[in-house]
Amino acid sequence: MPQHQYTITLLQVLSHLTRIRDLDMLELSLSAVLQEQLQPEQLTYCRLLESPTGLRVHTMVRIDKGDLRHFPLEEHSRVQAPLLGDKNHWLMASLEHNTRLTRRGDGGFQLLLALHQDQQAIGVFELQLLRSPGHDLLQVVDRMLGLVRNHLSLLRYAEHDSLTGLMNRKTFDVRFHRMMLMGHHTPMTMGPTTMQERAVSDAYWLGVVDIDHFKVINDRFGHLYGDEVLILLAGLMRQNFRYHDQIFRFGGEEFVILLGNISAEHAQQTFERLRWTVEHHPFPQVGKVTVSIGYTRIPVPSSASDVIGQADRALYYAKQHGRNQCCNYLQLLQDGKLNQPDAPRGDIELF
Ligand SMILES: Nc1nc2c(ncn2[C@@H]2O[C@H](COP(=O)(O)OP(=O)(O)OP(=O)(O)O)[C@@H](O)[C@H]2O)c(=O)[nH]1
Repeated sequence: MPQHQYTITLLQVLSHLTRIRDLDMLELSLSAVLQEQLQPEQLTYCRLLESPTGLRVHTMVRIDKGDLRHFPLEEHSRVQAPLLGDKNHWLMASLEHNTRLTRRGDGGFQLLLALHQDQQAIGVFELQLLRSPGHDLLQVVDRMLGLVRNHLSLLRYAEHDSLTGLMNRKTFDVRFHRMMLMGHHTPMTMGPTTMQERAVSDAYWLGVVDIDHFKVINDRFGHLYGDEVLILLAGLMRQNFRYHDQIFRFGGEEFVILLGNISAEHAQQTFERLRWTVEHHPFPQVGKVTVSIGYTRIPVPSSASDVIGQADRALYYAKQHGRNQCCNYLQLLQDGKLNQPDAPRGDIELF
């Protein structure tokens, strides 16, 4: 293909990709673009995820002989992604070089392309090719990924809270909406093992975490120490939850968690573990900090405002009854500690 034709293709692709405002969608579209431009026999995209035990490798996209399968994180809450280690040395090698083309023993080629956000590798594409793509096309792909990297940094800035680095309210709306669209089971995007492993009783959960007497912390120690408490709490939450659970800061000292597919018992244990961890963590200067947590099951379909409203009612109950505790909205209803709400309206709004 002549050079100017590559340039036109590159501009067209970039104008499409930079319109995307969601990381999952961007990875999916990039996979489709690479498939179209390089025509590999097989393409795999792995996201690298930080977890308390180290970097994990989660396969997000696989295209096999033109057949595309997407594995969103939310769908994999019961299957632990493997740690980055010796088994994926090929992946580690690609992190050192942005683009790496090697010849396979059978005469074909393996192309590794690292995807970066804010100087940090967040994922790797692995393409199995019958023949070498050629220098010009490889350069175009390399430039495209360089520009996508800039776009990803802007995307990160727009999706996250600048103080804690957690996702912001706007991102919550997008994620919740997507969770509703996916429903509790999407056979198209799920492997058979995941379908079998999923227990019938499992569900998604939403928790609202609120620091107790935060105003007193600010008043006594100053806003800088208050901010420090927020940052440390965000770190404790990251350690407490699994890498596929989603943590948001809604502003102020209110945090919202979306827990993947687990039973009521596990949801209670998970939120209770966070409450305990915070209570026993020595916060520099401030000392002891506690949180109250209200949580509820997320029915599908449901509206974000209804579900948050339920978790908020459970949180309010926890605050009214001594703070430093976790309350399950449905349990409070069942025990007669909260009144049943009015019957739901017929229409469902997703935002
Ligand atoms: N340091 C700091 N403080 C904040 C931030 N956002 C909100 N706040 C403060 O958080 C405090 C929240 O106070 P309240 O809503 O009265 O709640 P509380 O004192 O935590 O009391 P309870 O929730 O009833 O236990 C206020 O003093 C806000 O000024 C922030 O980004 N940084």
